[in-house]
Amino acid sequence: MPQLQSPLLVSVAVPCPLRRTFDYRWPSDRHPEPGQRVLVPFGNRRLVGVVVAPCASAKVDTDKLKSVIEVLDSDRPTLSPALMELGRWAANYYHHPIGECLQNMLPVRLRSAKPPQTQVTLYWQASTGASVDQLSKRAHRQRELLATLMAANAPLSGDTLREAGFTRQQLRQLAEQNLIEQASAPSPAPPPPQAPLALRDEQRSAVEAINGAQGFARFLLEGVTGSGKTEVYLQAIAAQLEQGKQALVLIPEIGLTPQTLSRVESRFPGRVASLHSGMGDSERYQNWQRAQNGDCDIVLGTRSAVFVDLPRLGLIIVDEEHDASYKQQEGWRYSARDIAVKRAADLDCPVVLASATPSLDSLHNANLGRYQTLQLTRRAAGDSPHLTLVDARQRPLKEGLDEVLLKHIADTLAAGEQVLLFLNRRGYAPQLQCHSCGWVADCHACDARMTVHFRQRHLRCHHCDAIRPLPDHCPDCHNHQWLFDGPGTEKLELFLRHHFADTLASTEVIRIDRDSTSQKGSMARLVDRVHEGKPAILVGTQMLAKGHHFPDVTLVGILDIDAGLFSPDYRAAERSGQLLVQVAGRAGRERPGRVLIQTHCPEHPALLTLVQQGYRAFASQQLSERKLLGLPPYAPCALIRADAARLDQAEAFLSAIKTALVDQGIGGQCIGPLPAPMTRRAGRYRASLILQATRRGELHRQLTLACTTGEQLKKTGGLRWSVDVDPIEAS
Ligand SMILES: Nc1ncnc2c1ncn2[C@@H]1O[C@H](COP(=O)(O)OP(=O)(O)OP(=O)(O)O)[C@@H](O)[C@H]1O
Ligand SMILES: [Zn+2]
Repeated sequence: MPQLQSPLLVSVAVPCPLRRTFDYRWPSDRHPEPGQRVLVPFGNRRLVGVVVAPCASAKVDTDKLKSVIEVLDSDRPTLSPALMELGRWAANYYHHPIGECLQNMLPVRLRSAKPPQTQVTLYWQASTGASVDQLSKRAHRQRELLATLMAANAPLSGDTLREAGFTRQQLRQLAEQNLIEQASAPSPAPPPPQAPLALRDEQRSAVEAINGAQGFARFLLEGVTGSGKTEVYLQAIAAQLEQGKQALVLIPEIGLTPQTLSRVESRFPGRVASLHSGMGDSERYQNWQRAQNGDCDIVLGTRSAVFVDLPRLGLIIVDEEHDASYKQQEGWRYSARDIAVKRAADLDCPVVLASATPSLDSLHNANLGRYQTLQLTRRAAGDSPHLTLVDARQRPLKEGLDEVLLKHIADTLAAGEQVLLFLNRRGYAPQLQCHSCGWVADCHACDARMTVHFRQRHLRCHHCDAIRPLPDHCPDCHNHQWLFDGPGTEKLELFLRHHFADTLASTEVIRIDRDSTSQKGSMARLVDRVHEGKPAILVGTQMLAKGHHFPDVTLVGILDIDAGLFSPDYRAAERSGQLLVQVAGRAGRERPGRVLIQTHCPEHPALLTLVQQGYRAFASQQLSERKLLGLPPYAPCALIRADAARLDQAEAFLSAIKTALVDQGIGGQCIGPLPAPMTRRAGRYRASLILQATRRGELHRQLTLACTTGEQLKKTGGLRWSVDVDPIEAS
């Protein structure tokens, strides 16, 4: 290593809200490398930043520059050159401060300066030739410990021994006498891999197309629910692994797809590292390291796994690519799906976006010829379920259920099969109202009603999570009679238990929503109960909609799709359509199934198209409407959000940005400031500015100016602001 001429300077991306890097003096005689983590002084704090580049000259007098306190990566940089490039691109694309972007790309363990304390579990075994007789007769516990280790047929962990009542000191004493020694963890031999399925024609063409790709290629794997998309990508992955490459599989929130995880693991035993939000930071970090060291062949993970370093990456899969969980909804609002495509382009490898209900964005890209569509038009086993609308207008409803639907439920249960009822509203009832004076329980911090949670006897705001006890009388008129308007999954569950109690003693009612699955492992337990296959009614929210394969569900009832069709947000129709098709797709996966959609708008054109002609026709209709109105994906769009203690403070900030754009004559449209659909949330007032352009370049110019202006503007009322490029929701 050549001796450096001091002072050498580096520019560092520091996690702070400014869209720039900061220069520091370099403290070491080893060359700085981009991607290295460093501890730097920043104001009166010390922060972990990432070296972006050595810099030739500083913007200020070198003597005034502070020095990097410590170089945290001693051997190789945490972020590889490829990831640094991706981070830089993404910071520009999303107009987000690069320091925060790079920090987001690191595993949580590496975001602080403390060296990650990986808990190494020690394993012990008896040394060869050791004998209990070598110990004094009075050392009872030591003799027992040695005997235990000699009797075990594999090394035992310190934890196991401590649970058996032995102490650290006893272990140390035996080790000092060379009677026992440390051993490596016994690794269970992975089970034999499950054999691949014989592919159907459409599946084979899809696998061949992916495997035949030379370099960067984008595929949209569009297959109806249950058509075997997973099998297609499993076999495409197998081909990559044979060539010594690695694969990255992105999936929506893991709690929703335990089956995908186990399917990938059983096909490639011992070769998969998973990364998801249900894991602790330390486990995540270990798997992240396995991937970076090339010790695993497949990474299966949720959104942030798109940033995992995989030195031999040869294929990226984004499963359920339409899923909203790929877009981060706070801080840096990136889309993991879109970053996955960019990453594949950088690496010159294929990327597969898979879905039964592709997003309008991806369909648009396919229409433009950017994506090659691979279609699976038929289910792998059996036929797709039949969809029927149930016109609920002016019909007697029992807790929101039409008699027709109740009759079908009863018949299905009597046939020994399972029913899935979809209601995308958890809790007992969406509002609590006084029967006497009409008082309604509102959230004190949001423009929203409190939801009734009966079992916990409380009211909860689903927007800020505020909780209040369920009042026993009305605070205004002291009346005791309540109206619980509208259904929620909890009310539906209680009603069904009551309604079917006499007729079918063996029927189970299983509720799957965020409340019933809040404990670790509870989702898996509920899903296991479904798989027992007894007659059952599954009641749930969108958690039930995705990725599940319940062989005994033959009837799906959809209770609450109308709201999405009439939402003021133009994206809501797309989401409702996807949700409906996904939920419907849970019916009849192994035997004939049907889907009943209860609605008060049976003549709604979008709903009719969806039911009569399917998702593709529905999506084409939505795309034509968007084109006519000049909305995304035909015109790129971004939102600038601001929130403050008062609405006028948020609006004034956004107006100032708008003025700057208008003054500079920057093209594109700027709409607003508009109060957010839910203006007050968690005590803060929110507004936004919509930027729209005909071309990306134009939008970028708008955003660049908007951001420079925003950073310089004075902020009152604790104003916070953020940029959302390609937003998926208006609020
Ligand atoms: N070639 C095949 N032969 C037999 N069975 C198959 C084949 N391909 C897939 N299957 C089976 O069909 C079922 C549905 O497959 P899979 O879950 O992969 O579909 P999918 O398209 O991913 O569904 P969804 O979009 O609903 O999640 C699974 O039980 C799978 O084992
Ligand atoms: Zn609230």
